[in-house]
Amino acid sequence: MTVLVTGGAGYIGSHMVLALRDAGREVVVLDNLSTGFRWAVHPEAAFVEGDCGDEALLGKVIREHGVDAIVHFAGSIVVPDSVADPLGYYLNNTVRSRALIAAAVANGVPRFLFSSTAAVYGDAKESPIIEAAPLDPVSPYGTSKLMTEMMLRDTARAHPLKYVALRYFNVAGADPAGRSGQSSPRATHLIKVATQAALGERTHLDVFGTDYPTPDGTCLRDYIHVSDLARAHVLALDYLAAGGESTVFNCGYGRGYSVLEVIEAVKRVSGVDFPVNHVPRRAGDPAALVAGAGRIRETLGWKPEFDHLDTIVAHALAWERSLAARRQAAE
Ligand SMILES: NC(=O)c1ccc[n+]([C@@H]2O[C@H](COP(=O)([O-])OP(=O)(O)OC[C@H]3O[C@@H](n4cnc5c(N)ncnc54)[C@H](O)[C@@H]3O)[C@@H](O)[C@H]2O)c1
Ligand SMILES: O=c1ccn([C@@H]2O[C@H](COP(=O)(O)OP(=O)(O)O[C@H]3O[C@H](CO)[C@H](O)[C@H](O)[C@H]3O)[C@@H](O)[C@H]2O)c(=O)[nH]1
Repeated sequence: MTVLVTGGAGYIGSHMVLALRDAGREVVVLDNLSTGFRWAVHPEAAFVEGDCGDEALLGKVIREHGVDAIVHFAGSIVVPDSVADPLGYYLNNTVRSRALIAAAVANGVPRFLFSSTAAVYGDAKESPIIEAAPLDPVSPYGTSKLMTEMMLRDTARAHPLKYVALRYFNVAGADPAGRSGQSSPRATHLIKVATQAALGERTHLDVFGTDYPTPDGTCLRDYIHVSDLARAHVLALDYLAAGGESTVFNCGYGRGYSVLEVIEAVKRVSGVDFPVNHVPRRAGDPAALVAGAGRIRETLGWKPEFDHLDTIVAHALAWERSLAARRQAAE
């Protein structure tokens, strides 16, 4: 039987395909390559270029490959873009997810994992944030993901489909063996941008806000290594296959690092003291997002392997170096 990975040419999806192949699973990737890369797809995975909203194509792929589980990463991910183009985000993240869920039901696929986000909590009043915390997204991105969670909840009540929604906190790092990493040139994530500054690909790094109610005045985030996250998904598939009930898991380590602590780590690991400017707050950044991470450990027996900021940074830096070498070779 085969796992269908939508968005498997993207950052997190490509690591999921590695984890599935490492576990000996058959995989078919469906990706429209809007932000992903064909070269990022594992050579042993089947690849279909197409849209996860194309129900006819999905039915064909599910039947031809004998798909018995869907892991749904495909989507649009930039929070400020979702504020500027809400309908585009509701189309790509919500409407197309509906088509994928419908194809799963129509073709009798019994298991479904969904990439959700800590953005569903909005400006959380508590820290750490547990799964039962109020859901009140402050961006169309967060709302588009929460609506998909709700569609899954209601569909699983009406049909023989079981699902797990995984709410990721801040995903970072790269495959320890150097097989994949975050490759998008438009990435805005702190660790990615800081490694680019360390390698001289950016002149400096801006710190967005130093007046937050946190110990050093900068935002706290829970950074989770992408390979630990991928392994959590493999365990979630096993959980559903063993008869586990539909549920939601926070994905984080339960510890927050400030922006300044992350920058120090990148400087320490790279040995480069790049320029850092303190600038005003960026719109929409909550002061602290730290996962209450007990449920996933207890239910899945998930034990992170890379719960160490310097390790996450070292892997991200190694991948950034390999991207630079790839670019040089292409010139
Ligand atoms: N990166 C993070 O920190 C983070 C945090 C929380 C949640 N997530 C979620 O994880 C998932 C993967 O994120 P990522 O960081 O790997 O992003 P990414 O942009 O690298 O990957 C998304 C992939 O989906 C593909 N895609 C987009 N729309 C598609 C469509 N309609 N049909 C088929 N393919 C399509 C893209 O080409 C790309 O390969 C997303 O759903 C995102 O919302 C990411
Ligand atoms: O150049 C930068 C980039 C980021 N930051 C700061 O670093 C922190 C982390 O920012 P990221 O952009 O790396 O990540 P976010 O916390 O904004 O968001 C990420 O995690 C969220 C959940 O926690 C959502 O899932 C979202 O999709 C995903 O991009 C924030 O305080 C941000 O202001 C800077 O100071 N300078």
